[in-house]
Amino acid sequence: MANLAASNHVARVLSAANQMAGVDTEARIATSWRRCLVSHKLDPARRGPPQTLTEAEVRHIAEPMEDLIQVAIPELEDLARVLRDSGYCVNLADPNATMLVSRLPEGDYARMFLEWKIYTGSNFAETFEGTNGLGTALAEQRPIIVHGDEHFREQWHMFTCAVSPLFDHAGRLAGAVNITSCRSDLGRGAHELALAVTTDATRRIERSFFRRRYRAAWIATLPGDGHGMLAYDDDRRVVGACRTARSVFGLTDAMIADGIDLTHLIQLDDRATQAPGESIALRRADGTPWGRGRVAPPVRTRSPRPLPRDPSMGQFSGLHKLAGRDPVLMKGVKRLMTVGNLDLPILLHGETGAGKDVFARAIHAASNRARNNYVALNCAAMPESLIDAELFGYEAGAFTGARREGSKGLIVQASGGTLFLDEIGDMPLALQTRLLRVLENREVWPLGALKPVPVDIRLISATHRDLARMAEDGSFRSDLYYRLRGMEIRLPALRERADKADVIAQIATEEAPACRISEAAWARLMSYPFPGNMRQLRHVLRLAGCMAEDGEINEADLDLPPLGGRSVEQDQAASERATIVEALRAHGGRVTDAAKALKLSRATLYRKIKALKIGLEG
Ligand SMILES: Nc1ncnc2c1ncn2[C@@H]1O[C@H](COP(=O)(O)OP(=O)(O)OP(=O)(O)O)[C@@H](O)[C@H]1O
Repeated sequence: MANLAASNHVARVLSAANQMAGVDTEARIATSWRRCLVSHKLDPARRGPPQTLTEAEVRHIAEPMEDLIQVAIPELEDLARVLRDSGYCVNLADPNATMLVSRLPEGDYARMFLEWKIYTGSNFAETFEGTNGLGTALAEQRPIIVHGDEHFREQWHMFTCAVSPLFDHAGRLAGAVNITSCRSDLGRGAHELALAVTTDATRRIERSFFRRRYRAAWIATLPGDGHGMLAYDDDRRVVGACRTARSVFGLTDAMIADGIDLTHLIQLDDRATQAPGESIALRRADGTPWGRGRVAPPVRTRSPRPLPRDPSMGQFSGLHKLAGRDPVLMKGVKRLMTVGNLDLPILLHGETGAGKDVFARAIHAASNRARNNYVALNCAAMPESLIDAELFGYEAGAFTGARREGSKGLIVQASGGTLFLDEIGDMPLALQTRLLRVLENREVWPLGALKPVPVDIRLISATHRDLARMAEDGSFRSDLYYRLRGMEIRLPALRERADKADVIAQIATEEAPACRISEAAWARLMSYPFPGNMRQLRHVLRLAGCMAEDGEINEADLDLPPLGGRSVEQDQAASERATIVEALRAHGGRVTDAAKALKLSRATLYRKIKALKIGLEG
């Protein structure tokens, strides 16, 4: 094998792989090391970043997994919250170990993950990266911890990963939930605890996904830890079974496709149908008692009142659906309809989670560009250098680390279609200038290119910031601001929506289809201000649907953090203030470094420091 530096680690890997005595590496790690050497022909001393896909490539992989990702996101966010103080990043990956969703911890830890490319788009397949949490858990299809020097490649020794594979409604491997920490002071015990929490979250994702997939069927939850689920129709023919149920009953796809009779697997008395959701005694097919289970009915009722039909809706029906009965949104959609297919740039304004991305997609779908690409970039989620390369593209060999074949960039990919720039207020000033030039000249200069590439894009941008004020105080280019807002549409916060009840009923139908909502829980949902808007509502109802014991969501099932009597705006400002103070403290008061860590421009951070009355020492 070429290029084997004579490090201790390399010697250990070779010894373990050759099964030499005195090597204390756990057998399962040694097995994986052997696989890496013998089957994958990898070099443990090789250094270099993981393979990273472009945003368009990630989207291509993620699209067919959209339903699963939607179910997983609230759980990932919860997991990230629970593990935040331990500096873990949380990822959802596809079955080939490409990270599709990432939640980074705050401050310096986040920088480590960005630096080492442990984020969305990176691939950690064992066949390329060697033994590592994600790749090895997927290769072996079981939960695993890969701690420090158990990694095959020496360069990953500062990390520990705990990973739980994820299985879909038909028991197939659908991906994995990964958590990675770079804290050397955390022992194996702490990581084991974190793995248990991760595995629990993964099982909850699987259960919610199963319920969502079979929402039109009866669902029986088997005795035990609640992981076994069977879906069946009104004639008691099995239509679906999760991985656990398949293994308990030895069910195959063919048996399910043939509609095997439920009575061949379990016996249900009439009480199950008469009192759905209640804990009931289940019997095995031969009549012997088994334990307590549950049966949830199909979702057929309680659809929200239908929207009034408007014969002129046509291509705009998606937007009308989103607007519901809210007068502010209905007016916005009406204005959009009057401009029809004009390629007017649109600026969406709304709080986090209010549905800006969803709305932008609906505008694209209603436009005559709908057959072409919809390309989205979140400017707040990436460091400046990455936005630059992602957006404007680069020629082959334009900079160190660039892909050999160069990159077209998102603007060129969106040509003929729509480019959605989320959190445009966080776009660094230098990039604002480049974007303005693209909009004015309708051409883009990829980094290192000798000539420009003509482009034809419709731009939709979105922000939760006060761009007008930023344009006034110089933290956002005013000429760009006026170019972006061909039409400005405000998306009201959920608490401001006149049709809040309809929205809650609709999302409850989607997220907790098998549940009723008690009166007290309904009153609480109606009065809660939801600072995280639609995203938070979805999250709360999804969780409540899993927690509900008897098919009814009660107040206690609602995870609604108290807001301390302050207004939502005050609450958001307080949390933003705390984040900035912490970043400044972590960087010894250096604004440039803190701005970098917070992924804000320096000017934006100074503006916030002033607005939030944060004192700068020294
Ligand atoms: N009108 C709607 N009805 C139902 N669900 C919605 C609606 N709008 C948004 N959502 C849901 O809310 C979540 C957040 O939506 P989206 O990403 O569009 O918000 P956003 O305003 O772009 O958030 P951020 O600014 O934080 O990126 C998604 O899960 C989406 O499915």
